[in-house]
Amino acid sequence: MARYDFVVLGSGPAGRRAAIQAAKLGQSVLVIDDRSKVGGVSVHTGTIPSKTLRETALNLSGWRERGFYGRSFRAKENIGSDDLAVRMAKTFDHEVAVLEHQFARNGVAVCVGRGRFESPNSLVVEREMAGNVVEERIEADKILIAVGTAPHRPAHIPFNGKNVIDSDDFILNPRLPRSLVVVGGGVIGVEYATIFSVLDIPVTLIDPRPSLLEFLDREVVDHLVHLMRDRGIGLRLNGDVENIRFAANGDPVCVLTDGRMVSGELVLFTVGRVGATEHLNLAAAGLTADARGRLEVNRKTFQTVQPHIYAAGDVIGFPSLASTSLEQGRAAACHAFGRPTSIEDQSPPYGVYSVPEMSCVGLSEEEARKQGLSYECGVARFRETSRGHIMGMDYGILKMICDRSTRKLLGVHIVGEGASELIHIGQAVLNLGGTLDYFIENSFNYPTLAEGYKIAALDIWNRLQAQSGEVISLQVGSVAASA
Ligand SMILES: Cc1cc2nc3c(=O)[nH]c(=O)nc-3n(C[C@H](O)[C@H](O)[C@H](O)COP(=O)(O)OP(=O)(O)OC[C@H]3O[C@@H](n4cnc5c(N)ncnc54)[C@H](O)[C@@H]3O)c2cc1C
Ligand SMILES: NC(=O)c1ccc[n+]([C@@H]2O[C@H](COP(=O)([O-])OP(=O)(O)OC[C@H]3O[C@@H](n4cnc5c(N)ncnc54)[C@H](O)[C@@H]3O)[C@@H](O)[C@H]2O)c1
Repeated sequence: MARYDFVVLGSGPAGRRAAIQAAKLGQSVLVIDDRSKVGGVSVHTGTIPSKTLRETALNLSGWRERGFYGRSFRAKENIGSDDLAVRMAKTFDHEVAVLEHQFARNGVAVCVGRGRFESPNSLVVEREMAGNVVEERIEADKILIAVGTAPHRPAHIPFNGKNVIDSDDFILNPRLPRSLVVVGGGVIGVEYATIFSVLDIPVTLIDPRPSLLEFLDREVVDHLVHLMRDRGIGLRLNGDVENIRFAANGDPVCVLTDGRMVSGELVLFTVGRVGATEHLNLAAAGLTADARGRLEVNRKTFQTVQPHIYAAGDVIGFPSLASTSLEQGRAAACHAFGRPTSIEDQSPPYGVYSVPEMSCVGLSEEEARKQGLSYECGVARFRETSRGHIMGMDYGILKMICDRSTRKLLGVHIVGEGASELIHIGQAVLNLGGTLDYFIENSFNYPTLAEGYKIAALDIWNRLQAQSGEVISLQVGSVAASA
């Protein structure tokens, strides 16, 4: 029986980062994944293909130029499904090649097959060989479960892989429908709804909640919702799909519990995902998953109740991002091999790749209020920055929240072009305990959208001075809190 120091189930962001980290620490490592190529959901049906689709839609539609040349501007006429598929295939090949090379040069062994526990320290891998299923047994000192998730498919919905599909189905067979109904206004739903609308496809988005993306700052989400409505995206909030009928021409019709009906050529379900733990035979390892297939871990060490078995990535639930999964995987491997980290003490950024994109770090205004903090907010509008003028940008805001007495940065929320990159400036200042003073007392490149930080900081500073009636002196030169 083969034996490894570290066996990783799943080659998505958590698994890949953990495997390479453990190999760098001198351990023998095996990664098992049940897909024919490495990369996990992230590379096959999640982050990478959906962001490639977005980039393709923005480039071919000429979206970024429409502020200048008008809404009818097109970079390419007659965009077709092939345009989407070609670019996705190229990105996929590149991502897989890079990852395979990383594994190879770090001496990480890779096995294609479905793993399951046989005991707390041994696994069985089912592999297909020449049409037969063969089983291989593997022993491991430490194990990481990084098997990710699969789309949640409500039992009463007639998924058929053709015109009622989930987001994995879509990526495996990308196409441009004449009209689209997206069910589920979470991150995936909002991203796809806005991406398809860029391609001039009529979109309706249905969600049972009264508002979208409740974990984000309301002002920022309201800005996005305004832009979505302005582009003609239909929002059916407080809407739960009771069933789906098919019209005489075969198009699906969603019937909502309150009697509303919404039809389109394609219905895309994005109503959350469930942990892929079903086939792991967790009982043999003394583990159990919750009703949504997720595993509980110590959020500092990523150990399950079995100290030598770790879990990381989407299988442990919120925040379920590739970005956080990568770090959780690294933290798990570091802990397993004697190099503990402290990632739980840092505020991670969240990026939503809607059109326009949104990103945030730290507290939203609603959270600051709930915590009873004395705070002040400042807002910069991209259309008031020179870079915004040059880019023809008539939308987008950067909102900053800071503590009124210490001036410590509490949160940054951005909607607009470049939000997912710009956020890292705020993230650095926030996680280093910095204050408003940093943004005011430092020069920024000009013209840039990052100038928005300075504008928002000045907005707060002006308010603070108006409220106190005094000139507030700033602390120059340091990112550290001035209080
Ligand atoms: C449409 C979409 C868009 C997204 N966009 C973003 C984004 O823009 N930014 C972001 O940060 N995150 C994004 N995410 C989330 C991101 O993809 C996930 O957070 C990330 O993939 C989770 O990584 P993971 O390590 O948990 O494993 P996953 O990427 O889920 O991979 C797990 C792998 O394990 C395999 N596996 C499962 N069971 C077994 C088994 N028994 N044996 C062997 N292998 C097994 C699976 O087949 C899979 O290959 C998106 C997700 C989706 C669906
Ligand atoms: N940019 C990113 O970082 C990114 C992008 C895409 C996905 N992801 C991750 O992927 C995961 C899955 O995303 P998701 O959007 O599917 O899940 P989600 O849990 O974020 O959202 C699900 C949405 O579906 C709605 N919903 C639930 N049941 C419904 C029903 N019966 N009918 C209609 N709507 C219903 C919910 O109200 C919710 O708004 C998330 O955890 C997310 O963090 C991240």
